[in-house]
Amino acid sequence: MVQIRKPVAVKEALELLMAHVPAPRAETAALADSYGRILAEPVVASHDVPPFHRAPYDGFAIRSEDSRGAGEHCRISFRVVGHIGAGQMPARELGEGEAVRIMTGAPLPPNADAVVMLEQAVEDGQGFAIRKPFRAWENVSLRGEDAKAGEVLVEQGNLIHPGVVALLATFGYASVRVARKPVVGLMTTGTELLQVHEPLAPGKIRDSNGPMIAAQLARLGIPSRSYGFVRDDLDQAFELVRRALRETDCVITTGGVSVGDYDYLPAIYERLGAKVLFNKVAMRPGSVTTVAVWEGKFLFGLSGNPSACYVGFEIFARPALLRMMGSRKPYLPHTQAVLTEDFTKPNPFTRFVRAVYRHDGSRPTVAPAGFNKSNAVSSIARSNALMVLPGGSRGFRRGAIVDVLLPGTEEGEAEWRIP
Ligand SMILES: Nc1nc2c(c(=O)[nH]1)N[C@H]1C(S)=C(S)[C@@H](COP(=O)(O)OP(=O)(O)OC[C@H]3O[C@@H](n4cnc5c(N)ncnc54)[C@H](O)[C@@H]3O)O[C@H]1N2
Ligand code: MOO
Repeated sequence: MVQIRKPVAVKEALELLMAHVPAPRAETAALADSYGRILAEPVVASHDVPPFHRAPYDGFAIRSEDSRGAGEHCRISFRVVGHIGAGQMPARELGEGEAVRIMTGAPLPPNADAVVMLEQAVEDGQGFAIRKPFRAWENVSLRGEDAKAGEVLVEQGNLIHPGVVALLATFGYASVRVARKPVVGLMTTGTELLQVHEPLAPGKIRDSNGPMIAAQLARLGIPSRSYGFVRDDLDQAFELVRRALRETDCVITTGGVSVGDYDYLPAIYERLGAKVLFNKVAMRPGSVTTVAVWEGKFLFGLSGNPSACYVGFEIFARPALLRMMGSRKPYLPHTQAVLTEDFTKPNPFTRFVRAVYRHDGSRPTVAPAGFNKSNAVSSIARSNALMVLPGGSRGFRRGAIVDVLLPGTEEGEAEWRIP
């Protein structure tokens, strides 16, 4: 008998899902392996940066007081009493009228407080002259101007991108605490499915969801383990899901969650004794997205329809997995843009339209990426964004401002605030 399912709002479904996310676990990664991971500890400045007053230019270090009164018609001369290259230490303090030749990155002598750039010096035999006075600390990189000892520079939960790697190296983090990556088991269901290398046959299609989800996971830096195909056989499907659950932290399936004769996932959840958080969401596509929990592990039952599968992953699996990794930004980057063509379909439920987002003109724009059914695969490939149209709205005219989510970028101004 067909089970009548009560749809939950996207916001409600997400809140329920996020409330079940297990606490993040940390591990140690070598600095060289840290790129792309999520920080499980803050990056704290263990010393000032720069650690000493230094020359930002090649030139001469002087005492600014000795330059007082210098002008175009009143040159002041300095005697050069030494040379400091980067990595070297000054030999002594400067006396009155003395200077040292100094290279970019080298520490200033203790009582020097200005640097005359080579271009600002008129050099002669033993020294040079200046034609203007120098203020205290002119042309000096001050100790601690970039970062102060003890300062928290990057909070935990942030992604380690190349700039963060540079900071970790600056402070001597040879290794860093990062979030442990969940291992995700992947399974596709359907007797109609062929593997990528198989020739097309009557009634069959190639599995595109399996490789697509693996790529969506890879985009988050999360490894996946493929458990291949579940044919439309309940016992075999049950055993495979159970094995995957034992061997991984989370299992994602596609297909078999609707109400058809071979949609076995609901029966599998029941046999496992898994708690189904929701199995119908008031959204298009992806209304059949199902999430269940078994012994603290998530089972994501994504739709078999490719566009619905893609959206179900980005809206639900992504934030749950990122939150498991302690991410501070689990939701998709969000922005707004001007719709460049009419979208007249009414939206009884929240609609996520695969779309093309551009910001090459004066204002960011967005347009549907083409064939917009939940079984479409071409529009996912063409899209770089998801346009969010709220449930209950009646169609949008060209020129309307709409919400846009940006999978696969760090570009959005903020995270999506679930309406
Ligand atoms: N009587 C009803 N029928 C359907 C309903 C409903 O409410 N009542 N919901 C529809 C909606 S909405 C969706 S979405 C689909 C969801 O179905 P399933 O998630 O159970 O997926 P399947 O039936 O297995 O497959 C749907 C479709 O997708 C193709 N598919 C499946 N797996 C893959 C794959 N790995 N790669 C590419 N394509 C795949 C499959 O061949 C089907 O065409 O149910 C509606 N029906
Ligand atoms: O879940 Mo279906 O994708 O709404 O089309």
